[in-house]
Amino acid sequence: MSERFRAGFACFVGRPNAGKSTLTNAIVGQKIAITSSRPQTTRHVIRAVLHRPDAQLVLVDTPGLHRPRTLLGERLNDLVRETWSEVDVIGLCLPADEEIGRGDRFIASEIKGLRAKLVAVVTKTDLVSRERLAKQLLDVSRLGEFADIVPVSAVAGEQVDVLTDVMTGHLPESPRLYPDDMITDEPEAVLIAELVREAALEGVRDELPHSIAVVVEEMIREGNLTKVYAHVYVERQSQKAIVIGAGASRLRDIGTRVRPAIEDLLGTKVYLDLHVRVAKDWQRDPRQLRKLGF
Ligand SMILES: Nc1nc2c(ncn2[C@@H]2O[C@H](COP(=O)(O)OP(=O)(O)OP(=O)(O)O)[C@@H](O)[C@H]2O)c(=O)[nH]1
Repeated sequence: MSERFRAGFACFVGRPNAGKSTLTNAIVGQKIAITSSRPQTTRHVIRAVLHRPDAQLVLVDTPGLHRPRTLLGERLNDLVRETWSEVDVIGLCLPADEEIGRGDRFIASEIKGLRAKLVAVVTKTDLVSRERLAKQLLDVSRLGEFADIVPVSAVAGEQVDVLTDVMTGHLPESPRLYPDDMITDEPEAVLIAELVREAALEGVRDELPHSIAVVVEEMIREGNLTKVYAHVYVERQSQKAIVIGAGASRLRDIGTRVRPAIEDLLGTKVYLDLHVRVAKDWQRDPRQLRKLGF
């Protein structure tokens, strides 16, 4: 085995719900990317860094590629393609418990011919029998030219170490890219905005699938307390009423649910001030999009 240090970038791709965020978290052993049982919650590029004695693996989390219906959709797709062209390894995630479908074939053809090494990752292996898994591995091998195919269960913690060995093995020899103690280079404000957005979407996803954006306007540290002022943007007055709830009950619940996670992240007590505002058609307005960080 080579004694040389390796370092580089990798990302996971795959259709919505393929298990990309959960896998990222299992690899770095900490909740960084936002996971949910619903598609397309990951919007920002969030890097997580895995530090090993022999390698440094920088994971870049991308949103899913989808048919662009709005300006936001187009920007997201550009962002995804830009990321793909910059990484050393791409892990194509294919859930073990679902047939390979059109969406998978589309993504497999999109990542073909890039500079990156392609690794097929068969996720959620805890959900299927060994026979089913064997068949899935065979089907996956027919999907494209992969440097490796690795079955893994992020939830059961099976084969996660094998996957990281395989991925770091494909990185170029390089000195460390980031300091040893860094796990993510996202500003805390973006992570907090994602956490608030996730909490705000809870229970109303069907009504407001892509209509909520969150911006952290201000964070003030006062000793062991951080005051966080955030705006929750919706597109219409009617949506504002939904998010706030009767007698502001929903808004209070959002705060109660998300505060512990923010306290964990910052390591201080948190006072959270949430303000719901209407930004009409923010998904279609370039100025609003820029303001909201897209
Ligand atoms: N049983 C099982 N469930 C898993 C595993 N990995 C992920 N899941 C579940 O699958 C769902 C989707 O996982 P995510 O990690 O959010 O999927 P994603 O690909 O990041 O989804 P998007 O952000 O929508 O693209 C969640 O409910 C996870 O709990 C696994 O190894 N085993």
